[in-house]
Order: sequence, then C-alpha cells, then structure tokens
Amino acid sequence: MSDPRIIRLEQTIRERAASGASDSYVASLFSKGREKIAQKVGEEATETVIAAVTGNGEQLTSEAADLVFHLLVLLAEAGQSFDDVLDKLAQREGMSGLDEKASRREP
Ligand SMILES: N=c1c2ncn([C@@H]3O[C@H](COP(=O)(O)OP(=O)(O)OP(=O)(O)O)[C@@H](O)[C@H]3O)c2ncn1[C@@H]1O[C@H](COP(=O)(O)O)[C@@H](O)[C@H]1O
Repeated sequence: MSDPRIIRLEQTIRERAASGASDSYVASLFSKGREKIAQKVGEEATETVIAAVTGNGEQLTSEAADLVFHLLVLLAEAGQSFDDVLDKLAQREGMSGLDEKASRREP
C-alpha cells in the first residue's frame, strides 16, 4: 500500500486531469498526451541525474520530487498507479537476480 501522501497526490492528479481546468498543469499535460508526459519524465530524470552529480542534497531532492510527480502523472494517464509499481517490486522480493531477469524476458 502506497504512502498516504502518494495516494492523495494520485487522487489530486486524477481529479485535475478530469477537470480539464485551464489553470491546471496536470490537465495541460493530459491534453498533450502520453508522449509529451513521457518526454517530461525523461527531462526530469536527466535533471535529477545532473543534480545528483553536480548539485547538493536539496537540489537532488527537489529534482527527484519533480521526477516522481511526472512519473505519477504518466502512470495515471496509462491507468496505472504507484501501488502497481510497489506490487511489482514486492513480486521481485526474494527472487534471485537470475530468476528476475528470466521473468522480465517472458512476454
Ligand atoms: N506536485 C506537483 C508538481 N511538481 C512539479 N510541478 C510542475 O512541474 C513543472 C516542471 O517544471 P519545468 O520547468 O520542467 O516545466 P515547465 O517549463 O513549467 O513546463 P514545460 O512547458 O516545459 O512542459 C512546473 O510547472 C511545476 O509547477 C507540479 N505541478 C503540480 N503538482 C501537484 O499537482 C497538483 C495539481 O496541480 P494543477 O494541475 O496545476 O492544479 C498540485 O496541487 C500539486 O500538488
């Protein structure tokens, strides 16, 4: 089960996406589509990497927050949730590295 703060943010993301409000960043991302949202995740990932290498802890935390936020938007647009990600990670617990690599190759 996700942290309540993640659950609340996911709920807000779904509500803002459904609202289509002109002042909503989430709604604007949804209107641009999955490709644009995925692009933003890539940009935020790059900014997180740069902050990790050249920045301080506060800058890394800030960029990581942008990354997680955009990942939650991407998951929501695809009808998935962070709980689904946690379930996937839990499935991998106890699997050996080899077993896990094999399971990822299955169709
Ligand atoms: N957590 C966030 C959050 N984190 C980051 N951001 C936005 O993500 C954007 C990232 O900055 P960038 O400079 O990379 O992007 P940009 O230049 O603004 O946009 P592009 O033109 O590059 O696409 C900024 O506009 C931030 O405001 C967020 N926007 C919204 N939320 C949450 O989502 C909720 C709903 O937001 P609205 O949809 O705007 O109501 C808010 O209440 C917040 O809780």
